[in-house]
Amino acid sequence: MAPDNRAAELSDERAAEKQYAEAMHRRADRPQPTQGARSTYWTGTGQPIARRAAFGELVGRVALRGPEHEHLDGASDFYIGDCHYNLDGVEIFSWAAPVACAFFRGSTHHTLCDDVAVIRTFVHSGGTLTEFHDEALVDDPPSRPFARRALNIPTAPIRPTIPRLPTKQPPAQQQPRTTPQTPAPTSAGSTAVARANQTGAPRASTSRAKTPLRAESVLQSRLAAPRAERLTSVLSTLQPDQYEIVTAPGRADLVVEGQPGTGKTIIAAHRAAYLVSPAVDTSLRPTGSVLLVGPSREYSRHVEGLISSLAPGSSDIRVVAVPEVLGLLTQVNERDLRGPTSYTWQDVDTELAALAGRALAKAKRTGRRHPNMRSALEQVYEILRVNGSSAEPLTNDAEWRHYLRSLPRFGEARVDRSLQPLLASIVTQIKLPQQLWGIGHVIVDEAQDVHPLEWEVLRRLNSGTWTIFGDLNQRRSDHTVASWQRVADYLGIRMDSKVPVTTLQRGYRSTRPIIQFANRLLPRTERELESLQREGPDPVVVPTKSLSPEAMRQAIALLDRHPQGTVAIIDVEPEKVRAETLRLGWVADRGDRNKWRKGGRLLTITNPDAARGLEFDGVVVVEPGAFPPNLGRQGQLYTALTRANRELVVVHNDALPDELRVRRR
Ligand SMILES: Nc1ncnc2c1ncn2[C@@H]1O[C@H](COP(=O)(O)OP(=O)(O)OP(=O)(O)O)[C@@H](O)[C@H]1O
Repeated sequence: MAPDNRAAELSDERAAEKQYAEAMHRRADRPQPTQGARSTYWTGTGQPIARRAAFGELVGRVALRGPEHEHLDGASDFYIGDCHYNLDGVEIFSWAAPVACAFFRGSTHHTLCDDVAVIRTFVHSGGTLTEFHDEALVDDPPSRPFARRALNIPTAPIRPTIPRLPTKQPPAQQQPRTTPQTPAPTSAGSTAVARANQTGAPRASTSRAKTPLRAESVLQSRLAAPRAERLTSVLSTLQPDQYEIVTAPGRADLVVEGQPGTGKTIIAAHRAAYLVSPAVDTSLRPTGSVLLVGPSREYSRHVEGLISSLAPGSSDIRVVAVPEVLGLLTQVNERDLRGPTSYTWQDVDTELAALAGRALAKAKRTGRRHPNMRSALEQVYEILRVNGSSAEPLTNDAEWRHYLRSLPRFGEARVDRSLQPLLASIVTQIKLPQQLWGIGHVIVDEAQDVHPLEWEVLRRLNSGTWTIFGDLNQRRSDHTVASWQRVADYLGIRMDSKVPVTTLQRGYRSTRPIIQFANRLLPRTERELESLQREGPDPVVVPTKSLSPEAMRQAIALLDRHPQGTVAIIDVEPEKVRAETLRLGWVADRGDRNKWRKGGRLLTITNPDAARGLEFDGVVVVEPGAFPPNLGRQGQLYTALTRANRELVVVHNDALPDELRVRRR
């Protein structure tokens, strides 16, 4: 396309977006009786809160081979945006509407998919539409696939050189025609995501064969760009395989695994927003609210902005960390808890829930009335602690009798971190707090770190279906579950023979050299991961006698090299580095000792636990030999090394783990 025409088209697209955004703002200011919150579960007040309209950002545009009458009233193109709007006769469809599969591709099918000639992907920077990228799906795309809207300046007809996108997989069976506002049926091609069908029956287990990438050049430049502090929407570059998982029916269960940086969190967040979108047919939405469960408050902060940009103002979606769920139930503040998450496997074993059930039955027989939940919880816990009574013990198993005898009194137990799953499990059996009523779908991210008894607690909260995301190689405790089959068993996920597990195979985050370095910690058979960022500096290993000063020196050098990006130091004992940081004049954020600032720069100093699910352009990992292994594997260290997007530095004084002992500088 001639540069003049391109500039004119870009300004036309910007004008369209401005008009759309203004319309969305006007819509937000109007009372919208039909768009009110569907539930009042999490408004806290019991009153519905008004749903705010979307921000009005355009994701992309689709040009058909010619005019289309059934859905587009004779137009030959349409936009994909936050939500539906008709812009001077050109349709903008929500990214969550069935027709959006014509833009995102994959194997789902809408009747308009057959007529797509060109797909346009928009690039935004700092909230402004800065670029677009066209891809043709046909060999002879129209000379001007997209009609000019605002300005009608005639341009000389020229043959555009639009890169050709590989055609998407044809559906295995042709699906019936659908309208843009009704859900598109999914197809079961050989590369389809393993998902349960719409009646809830799962398909066989499968690994995802690699589907072609779309908007690859936009994707690549986005991945190489500095990381923001929090996750942002990737709708414009969402890939066909990701789109399929995002849009899988909400009344079916899904398990998705993938190595670090394969987009699990991104898919989880987009899926949560999809499942509450009004553009999705109610028969495909869960019958209740959606809970997105992550591992930590840091994770919640990492994804919350993304959720509110994709599902603005929705009261049907909530992001919580597992410890927050437990705290909601036990009414204990996380800050007041002491000790590790578990001392023995019994602390987090589901048998405790069964024993608690028996203790509760016994408590009910006493007929005692309780003024509040805390008093009821104390009674059940104390019955459990003394194993019922000698005449009627809760268990005769020697191991469990011994365990119950070792439990502390209720006052101490309340603030013991390892006993929170047990106390929370008791509460779920007595009565769920109102804030946790009506959940119809739970999405669990970093699921490899959820303990069996925590699964049991989550199971009692959820009256509907599940989407589970995780990476068993990143397990950090011997007491978590070692297979997805076990997780499915705990949750009662229906299956024919095996759990349907979808495996993601593309690495979006770390460069190939970083992934190759970290993957040395894995068994050879599990090292297969295609890094989309193929080039990047090799990880640097620095032996040193003064760990904290060296870690800071390396972190400052990384900040120099990534002035727009993010840098973190990950240390099993971060207090020592924090002391050094303080000595160098850095200041911690109020209430968050992970964030340190000096001269307008931000440095994250954190332990491996709080780093889960996060990412940074540069990462310094301190003393890898000090990271505790679990069951002979290096889950915590593996997670820490793979937080790096562009550069990884390892500083150490003690011996390195054997697998990492090479390439010193
Ligand atoms: N389609 C996409 N377009 C642009 N960026 C993407 C896309 N998919 C994933 N990413 C980016 O890749 C990075 C890694 O994704 P994400 O955090 O979801 O991976 P993950 O599998 O959850 O990793 P981990 O298990 O290590 O926490 C993020 O910065 C995310 O924005």
